[in-house]
Amino acid sequence: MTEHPPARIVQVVAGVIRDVRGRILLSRRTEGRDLAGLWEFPGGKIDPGESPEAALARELHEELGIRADIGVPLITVPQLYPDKRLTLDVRHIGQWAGTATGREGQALAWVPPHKLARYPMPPADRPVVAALQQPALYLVTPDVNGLVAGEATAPSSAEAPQMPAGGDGFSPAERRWLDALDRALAQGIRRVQLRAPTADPTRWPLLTAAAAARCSAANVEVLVNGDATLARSLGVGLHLRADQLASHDRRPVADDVPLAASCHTVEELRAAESLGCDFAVVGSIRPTASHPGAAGIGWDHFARLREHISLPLYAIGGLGAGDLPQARQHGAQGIAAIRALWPVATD
Ligand SMILES: Nc1nc2c([nH]c(=O)n2[C@H]2C[C@H](O)[C@@H](COP(=O)(O)OP(=O)(O)OP(=O)(O)O)O2)c(=O)[nH]1
Ligand SMILES: [Mg+2]
Repeated sequence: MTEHPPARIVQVVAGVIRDVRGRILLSRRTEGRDLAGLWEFPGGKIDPGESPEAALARELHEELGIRADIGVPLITVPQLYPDKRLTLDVRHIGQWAGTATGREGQALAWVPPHKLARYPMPPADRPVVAALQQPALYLVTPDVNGLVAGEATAPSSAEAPQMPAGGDGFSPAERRWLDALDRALAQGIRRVQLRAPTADPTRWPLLTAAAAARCSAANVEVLVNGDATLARSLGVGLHLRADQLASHDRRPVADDVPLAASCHTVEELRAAESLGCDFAVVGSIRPTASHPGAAGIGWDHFARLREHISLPLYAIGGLGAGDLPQARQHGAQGIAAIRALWPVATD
C-alpha cells in the first residue's frame, strides 16, 4: 500500500431487484460515462444530506421508472478506482411497482443469479455477485484430536495403540473428526477447507478422501489446504497458504474446482487475484486463541485491504456466523472460521 489512493470519495447505492422468476435486473452503463459498456446493479450517487434509502429510491425512479421499497443490506464494497475511492452499498429491493425501462437509454437485462458472471461488470461488483452466489460461511477444519503429533511426522510408537483397530479403518479420533464434519454438513455448511496442520501425513490422504466423499455426497465444495498434488488426486479444490502463492506461476488446479488463498497484505491479495483464485481469506480480524498475543487487524484495516482488489473475501479470526452483518458492511462476502463452525459432540 505504498501508492497514494485518490482522495475523491464517492458514495454509491445500488439495488438487487428481482422479478417473480427470481431473475436479477442489470443495467448497462451508457457511452460517455466512466466504465461505459459494463453491466451494473441499478443505482447511483448519494446526494449530500440524502439517506442511502432515499437516494436509491430516487435513482430507481429516475433510471427505471419504478417505485421500490428498499430492503436489507446485502454488502458494502469499498473499491479504489483510478479517479476515486468508491463505496458501493448494495441493498436488496423488496416490493416494487411499475415496469422497469431504461429511461436514460441504457440496456436492461433480467439475469438468473447463476448467470451473473457472464456479464462484464465493474471491479466493485465482483464481491457483490459473490455475496449473491457463494456460501456466506467457510468452515476450516480443526486438527484431528489424538492424531496430533506436535509436528507433521509419523506418530510415535506410543501413539500406535490409538490407531485403527478395524471396522472402517479409522481411529476413534479420526471418526470423531469425520462425525463432526457430518454434523457441520447437516447444519448447512456449503464450503469446507480440509486442514489439520499436525495430522499424521500417512493418514491425511485417507482422511481427506473420506471427508471429500462426504462433502461431495452433500454437494458441498471442498478445498484441501496447501497440497496441490493431493487436491488434484482427489479432484477437489486447493486452498493455498500465503507463503505458497509465490511458488505458483499458473493456476495449480483445474478451472472447475475452486482455488483460494490465505492473505495478509495487498501484495498477497494481488498475487492471489492474478493466479486466478476464486476467493481469499483475510485475517486475523480479532485476537484468537490459536494466536495468543497477536493483535487483530480489525474491520477498518480489512476494508482498506479489500479496496485494492476485487477478489471475493472471507474474514477470519475470532469470528462466527453472528459477525456476518459486520463483515458484509466492510466488504467481506463471508466469514471463515474453525471453532465457531465446528460442531463438537455434546454427548
Ligand atoms: N449504480 C452502480 N454504480 C456502480 C456499480 N458498480 C460500480 O463500480 N459503480 C460505479 C460506477 C460509477 O463510477 C459510480 C456510480 O455513479 P453513476 O455515474 O452511475 O451515478 P449516477 O447514477 O448518480 O449518475 P450521474 O447522475 O452522476 O451521471 O459507481 C453498480 O453495480 N451500480
Ligand atoms: Mg446510476
